[in-house]
Amino acid sequence: MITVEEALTHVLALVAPLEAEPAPLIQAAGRVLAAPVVARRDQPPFPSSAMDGYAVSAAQVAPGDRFTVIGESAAGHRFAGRLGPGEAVRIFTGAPVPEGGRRILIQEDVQREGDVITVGARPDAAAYIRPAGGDFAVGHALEAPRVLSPTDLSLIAAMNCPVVQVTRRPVVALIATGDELVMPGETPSPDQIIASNSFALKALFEAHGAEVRLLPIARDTRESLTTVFGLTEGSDLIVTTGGASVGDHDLVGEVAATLGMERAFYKVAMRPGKPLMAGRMGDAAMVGLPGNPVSSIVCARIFVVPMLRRMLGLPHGPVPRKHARLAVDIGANGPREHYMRARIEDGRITPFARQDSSLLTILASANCLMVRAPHDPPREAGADVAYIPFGASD
Ligand SMILES: Nc1nc2c(c(=O)[nH]1)N[C@H]1C(S)=C(S)[C@@H](COP(=O)(O)OP(=O)(O)OC[C@H]3O[C@@H](n4cnc5c(N)ncnc54)[C@H](O)[C@@H]3O)O[C@H]1N2
Ligand code: MOO
Repeated sequence: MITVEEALTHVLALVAPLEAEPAPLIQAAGRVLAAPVVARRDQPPFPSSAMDGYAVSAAQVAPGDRFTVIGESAAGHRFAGRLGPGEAVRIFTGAPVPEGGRRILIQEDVQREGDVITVGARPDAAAYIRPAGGDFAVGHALEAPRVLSPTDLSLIAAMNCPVVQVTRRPVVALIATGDELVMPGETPSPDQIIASNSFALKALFEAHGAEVRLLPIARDTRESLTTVFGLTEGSDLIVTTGGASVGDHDLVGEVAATLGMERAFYKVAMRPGKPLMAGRMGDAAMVGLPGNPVSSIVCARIFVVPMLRRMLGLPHGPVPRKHARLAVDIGANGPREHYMRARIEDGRITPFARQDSSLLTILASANCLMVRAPHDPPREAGADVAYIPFGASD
């Protein structure tokens, strides 16, 4: 059995960064920017008013000062002339400041009678002029790679770039295997259960930028597995769950090998997740996840998400770990690196007592995975331990 670190190195070597493609800005949320976006104009492109009021050429004003209103500058419609001493231009938020304008008197600070305004008792000292290029100037770059956030999209739009280069989404073919599985809503026979793994995996992979094709459940026969593997054409990554262990009906590895899978490894010193396999199959990478629900989800997080990140051109090292203090005493760990479902609260971490890899309720109650090295000795409450956040938003 290889270590988790070795297995991660292997799976990352099975994939390569994907090519870029253009995406209209309106469809670019959450995509990975593949090339820098460079501003085509200054923003604002002209000195503009930050308030509704009057532009004047005086830098300082005093109560009682009077100005004659000679015109108007509205957003989208500038005042064409120039401001001289004693003159004011009615101006609105976002409008170009007329030539010669040095400050904006907000309308609350003046009284207007006809074409004359008089400064009130305590005029605001601020100039309320946004300089040209004050937000960004021509040539300002939003660097790649980055996952495009809602705010990024507005910034790119303001830069006047309607189309961006993004990394193509990795296409993942997802296959659940097992005679015991039926889809939610179907009527299981007394010996059957509901196929649940694919739902977490599809959501997890999509949250990390993949396009997921959910293929039909493959039965525990060579024929059925061969048929469903045949449906993976065009995918970048094939992910199976189940049928990975050593039982008579665990046929995934054998059938994949018959179909040309070049195996990189089988079995990892990890709990849950021991019977993990990976390799190349035709044009795609292939990862065979164990069938136990928690094993499949934890392995997907630890191995498949970094593979997706590599394909997307994002940093893709091991899932970052944090540290916290144990809230309880724990016994020695076994020979496998243990990813324990746990809860961290107020900086103190408590692993659940039940860690069987079939228990989805425990995973749903956890907000992190506490990581223990192989053969880690018993630890007392207060000891420093590593963990990976793994909850609703991870
Ligand atoms: N003699 C040994 N037996 C087992 C070993 C071993 O080393 N020696 N390893 C155990 C470990 S660890 C794991 S993990 C499991 C993994 O086995 P498989 O990958 O072959 O998975 P299955 O046997 O097909 O299923 C395991 C379990 O999970 C349920 N399952 C499968 N797919 C789904 C799904 N899509 N949704 C919900 N539940 C699913 C399945 O019904 C089984 O209960 O092997 C151990 N055995
Ligand atoms: O490794 Mo299995 O995933 O322990 O249940």
